[in-house]
Amino acid sequence: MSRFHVSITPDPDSAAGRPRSHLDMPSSHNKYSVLLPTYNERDNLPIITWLLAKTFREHGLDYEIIIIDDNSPDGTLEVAKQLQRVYGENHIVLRPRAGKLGLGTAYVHGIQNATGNFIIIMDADMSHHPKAIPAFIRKQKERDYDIVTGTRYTAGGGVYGWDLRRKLTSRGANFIADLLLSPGVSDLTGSFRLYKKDVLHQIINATVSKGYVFQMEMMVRAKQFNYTVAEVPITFVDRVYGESKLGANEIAGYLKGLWTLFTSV
Ligand SMILES: Nc1nc2c(ncn2[C@@H]2O[C@H](COP(=O)(O)OP(=O)(O)O[C@H]3O[C@H](CO)[C@@H](O)[C@H](O)[C@@H]3O)[C@@H](O)[C@H]2O)c(=O)[nH]1
Ligand SMILES: [Mg+2]
Repeated sequence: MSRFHVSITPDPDSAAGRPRSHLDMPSSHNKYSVLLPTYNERDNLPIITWLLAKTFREHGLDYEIIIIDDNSPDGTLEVAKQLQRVYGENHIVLRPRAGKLGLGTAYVHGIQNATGNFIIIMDADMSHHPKAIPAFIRKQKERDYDIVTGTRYTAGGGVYGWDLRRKLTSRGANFIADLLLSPGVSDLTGSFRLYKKDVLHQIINATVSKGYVFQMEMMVRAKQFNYTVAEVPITFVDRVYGESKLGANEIAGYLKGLWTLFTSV
């Protein structure tokens, strides 16, 4: 029987009334490394950092935030350095790169020095809210899942603030990947995910994509390796500050990557 198993939690906030400390496991020695890729996120970074620190602190969880900035012209790295002074080098780790080298390779770069046994991948622009993280962790513990992925496209999830064109792009990207590759996950292009570090390492080593298509390929590889994947509904709210970096190049890269996977996997 395949170990690939998808389970859906009806409501990510349903656990809100439970005991807070260590997410019900007082003796837990888990550490969570959050990978935050940034490109021109100067205005968002302090807010997301504050909310992440608050979430982990309130639940008594050990964490680090790894910021992978690609030499953003808006001075994001300077802001990150200030945050490091405030929160400490044990909580904020800087892994800058010389230029904009793409989202997929940013994760590969970020994971290299991660000290947590779990890795959380999310956007830095507040579209992924840190308050959902406890639901990811609880879900992971339910059956010791290898991966927990946030989904916008199931009951309880959703997208707010996108225009029709962007909604169709996202739905289309998911539909065509599901049609061709059937990885069995309802949101293939979303990037709010929790991985066991060893699992992420193995999947990353097998992954060839460099840009946004990376997220989708990761789920295809997870299926290939028979890892267990659980889903948690999330609400994606479009950014307030700054702009999306998803352009025509990324869409073309997605289609190319999809075709490569279809013909090789
Ligand atoms: N370091 C680095 N960071 C990057 C790069 N490109 C984007 N980022 C960062 O990656 C995060 C997501 O980028 P956005 O530009 O905000 O993406 P979006 O349009 O909101 O993307 C949504 O759709 C994507 C494709 O479906 C999803 O992958 C993403 O999670 C989200 O749902 C942000 O923190 C952004 O700063 C890059 O080349 N380098
Ligand atoms: Mg965004």
